[in-house]
Amino acid sequence: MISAYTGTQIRAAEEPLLAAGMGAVLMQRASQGLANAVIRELQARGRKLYGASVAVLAGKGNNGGDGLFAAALLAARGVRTTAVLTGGAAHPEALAAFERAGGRVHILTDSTLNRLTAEVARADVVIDAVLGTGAKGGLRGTAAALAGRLLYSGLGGSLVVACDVPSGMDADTGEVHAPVLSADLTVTFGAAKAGLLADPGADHAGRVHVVPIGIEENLPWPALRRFEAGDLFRLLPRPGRRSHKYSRGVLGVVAGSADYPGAAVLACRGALAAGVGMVRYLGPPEAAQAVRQSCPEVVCSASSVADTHVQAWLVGSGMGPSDAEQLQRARDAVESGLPVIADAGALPALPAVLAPHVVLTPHAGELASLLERLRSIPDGSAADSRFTESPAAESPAFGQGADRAAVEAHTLGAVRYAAGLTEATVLLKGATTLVASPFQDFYSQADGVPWLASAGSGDVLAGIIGALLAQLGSDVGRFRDAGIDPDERWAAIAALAASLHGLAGTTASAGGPLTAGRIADVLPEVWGKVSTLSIRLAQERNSHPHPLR
Ligand SMILES: NC(=O)C1=CN([C@@H]2O[C@H](COP(=O)(O)OP(=O)(O)OC[C@H]3O[C@@H](n4cnc5c(N)ncnc54)[C@H](O)[C@@H]3O)[C@@H](O)[C@H]2O)[C@@H](O)CC1
Ligand SMILES: [K+]
Repeated sequence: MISAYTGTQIRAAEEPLLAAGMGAVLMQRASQGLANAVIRELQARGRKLYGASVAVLAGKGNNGGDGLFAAALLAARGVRTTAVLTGGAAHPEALAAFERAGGRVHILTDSTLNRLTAEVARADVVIDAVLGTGAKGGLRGTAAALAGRLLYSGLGGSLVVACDVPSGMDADTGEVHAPVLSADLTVTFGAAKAGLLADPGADHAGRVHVVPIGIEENLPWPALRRFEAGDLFRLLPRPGRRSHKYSRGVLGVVAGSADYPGAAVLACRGALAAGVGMVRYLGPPEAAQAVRQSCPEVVCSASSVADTHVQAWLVGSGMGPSDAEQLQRARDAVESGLPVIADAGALPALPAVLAPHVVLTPHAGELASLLERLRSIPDGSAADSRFTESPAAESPAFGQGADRAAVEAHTLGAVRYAAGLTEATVLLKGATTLVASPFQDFYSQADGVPWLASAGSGDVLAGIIGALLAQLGSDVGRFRDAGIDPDERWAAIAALAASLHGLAGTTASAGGPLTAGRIADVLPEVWGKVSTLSIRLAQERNSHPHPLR
């Protein structure tokens, strides 16, 4: 599991060490880690250090200090190093170390902008150390002009390494203030920053490498976590020797309509592929017919929710506002008190205030509509004061009404806000999938590929979530043993499903296009591989303990 923290949390964790006079030590650890990462990148490209060139863009704060100290270490190894001071001044000790090591220093001004842009664009590696966790807003003035020109010129193949965070990305929220140099690699200090694992920040972060600097013991509960293969192995269900189809979990599916029978089929296929013992489908004859044809394993009927015995419900995929009977079933499923995954057409039809065992799965547009709907409800009925006092609630992006663009620009805040208002678990689909529990836990999964953005992909995800809710919803001990608060297991289940969906999509794509049905086709194989891979990783980790986790 990867844990990520807001920049604010990281700074608070550094405080006691700074108070103890260890600021310089922390900076040495950070800059050594950054220099090592640059050396590894050059070596991986078959470059000798001697003669390679590195340009560091250094701001006047500690982030620039880290960049200059790292460049000094690189200069001492024979790398040609150039520093461009973007704020006119620089961390004094770091600048002195850099000059002592033989680095060349330039001050960025309007008159040096053209020349320095060309020089930076020629470097093998550009270290972006203008702004870090202490930044307010984005690059300004000539620093913004330099970044804008470098982006325009395409950087001529230079490798961009962000120091701690890409400058202009908010470490707390992942919001991005353009222009931001998109990094190939972000070397981040102490722990991953939440903004690096959420869009749009993740768009600019590239690979993220964490350098421990000794603050780990002071870190609070993470702002965000990400499951890895070992977590999937530990948390995914496995049937026991005496299991039978009912004990393995039965999922009720209320999805599809006469207009969209395919959504019902894909949701059922996703659920079947994710190990559920049985699927019971309720819906109109056109959709039931399509389900029967594609999935003979599914038991179809037109009965009511009350008369259908299941452990969890999936509602909403492929349903529209005119599907009155299906929407009533969706509301009945929520009323039943069983775990529910509510997708697409069900989202506008459910009560404003729900419960953590209801998992809402909007995409950005649907989340914007949901927030708009909740905002229009008279004060007090939808909003819990604990959440309306959160920074997200005060954010201008949501105060004046949310649209899709506002959600996409503030994903962490939007998901957290929606979970707070609805008291449900909210999963926002996207390149990075975010899941917020209405309490504290927050997950970010990015296991997929862009080809997953295809029609029906979300229906399969709904099926996978439903299958895991049916299998794991009552297994409180499994989550407690894994250090997950059982009351927040719904978010963990949704994140596990998002991870499986992403991994299956990556396999189904194999570098090329995919169709949604293929995600379900390859899922059992991916599930099997996760198990074997995890065993191997655990064995490797025991023989070579990993320094970063
Ligand atoms: N606090 C610590 O103990 C450690 C901090 N480290 C580094 O220090 C960074 C944080 O350093 P700082 O707090 O000095 O802050 P930053 O280096 O992020 O930048 C803030 C500096 O830039 C100015 N500034 C803020 N917003 C600006 C903007 N939009 N445009 C131009 N200038 C702006 C501020 O006045 C300040 O001088 C971290 O990201 C990390 O790289 C590491 O060295 C590890 C230890
Ligand atoms: K930076």
